[in-house]
Amino acid sequence: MTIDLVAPEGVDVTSGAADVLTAEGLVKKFGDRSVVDGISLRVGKGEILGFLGPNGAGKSTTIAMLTGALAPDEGSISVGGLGLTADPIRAKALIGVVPQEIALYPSLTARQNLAFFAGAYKLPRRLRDERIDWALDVVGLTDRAGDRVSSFSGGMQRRVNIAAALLHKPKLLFLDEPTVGVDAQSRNQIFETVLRLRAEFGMSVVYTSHYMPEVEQLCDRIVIIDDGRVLAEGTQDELLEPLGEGLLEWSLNEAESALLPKGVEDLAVAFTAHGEVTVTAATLRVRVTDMPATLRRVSDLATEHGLGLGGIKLGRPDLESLFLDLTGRQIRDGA
Ligand SMILES: Nc1ncnc2c1ncn2[C@@H]1O[C@H](COP(=O)(O)OP(=O)(O)OP(=O)(O)O)[C@@H](O)[C@H]1O
Repeated sequence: MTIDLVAPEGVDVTSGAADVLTAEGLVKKFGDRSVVDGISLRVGKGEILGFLGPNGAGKSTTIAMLTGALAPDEGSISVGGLGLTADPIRAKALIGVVPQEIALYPSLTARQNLAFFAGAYKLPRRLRDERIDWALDVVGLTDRAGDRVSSFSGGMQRRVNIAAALLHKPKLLFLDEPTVGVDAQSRNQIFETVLRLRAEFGMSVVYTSHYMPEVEQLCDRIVIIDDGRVLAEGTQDELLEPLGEGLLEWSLNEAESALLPKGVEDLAVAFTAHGEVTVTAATLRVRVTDMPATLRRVSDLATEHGLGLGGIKLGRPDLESLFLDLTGRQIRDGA
């Protein structure tokens, strides 16, 4: 069965609320376990929302619900003011989904693949050529339109996949790890595509990625989830503000640890007045409130105990460190 995925002309997501998507209290259980446990989120018009979480946090399950592929056990989702449960066909017509897997016919050209999708999505015939040309242009593949997809790099195939999701000009595009296994040129092109879709059409994007620099570069707002719940939400500045002025990480090697009666724990005591301190194995981390004062302290301690400075890293707070702070895990664990 095919569904009609032509965005309904009558639905104006620019009027009324500025949010193109709102989800309230989403719950999904598999057996007794709530894999998604009360997630609420919104996506503004023209907003690029980073949706992050460690492996198994519940991202895919949440996105499956937001795109209408999986029914929530509890909660509600509205797209462009249309209830995804009450009015699924018209609501889904406002959404484009780019899955991680490449779903193309390798022996067909890029244009033939897109023509196939245009037909499957019941795009009116009069619009097909124009939309295919437009989508190829947006993903930067106009000059390769007549080439077989089997001759494309993984990144180019991903771009054809993105073009397929754009044919009905959705108001909201879901991109699930779009740059995994993608060459640098296609990665840059994907960024350009996202920014152009926002600039020219006010398209909104939900972007999942394990690459923090990408998220920092592209996303206006970020939602971080773990264990099926929202841990933090906001702009980068809002999220990073509580992390203080900077981060000090000091790892002691075995010989250095032996120079201190209680090893790294002694350092933890020495920095308590300098910010929030955490210790993992032989590494001390301090969210620094006054960097010059902390650096003086480092220097004094190193001189006093004969410690080297090789194990010291200083950094500005970034999403990677925020993520570690919130979840206790690196975002790339097991990725
Ligand atoms: N159909 C299912 N039946 C049972 N458990 C499931 C099912 N789908 C997902 N899960 C479990 O739900 C949890 C969340 O999975 P989900 O795929 O949503 O996480 P994720 O954040 O997308 O992870 P990843 O980054 O690894 O893709 C995992 O523990 C997973 O094993």
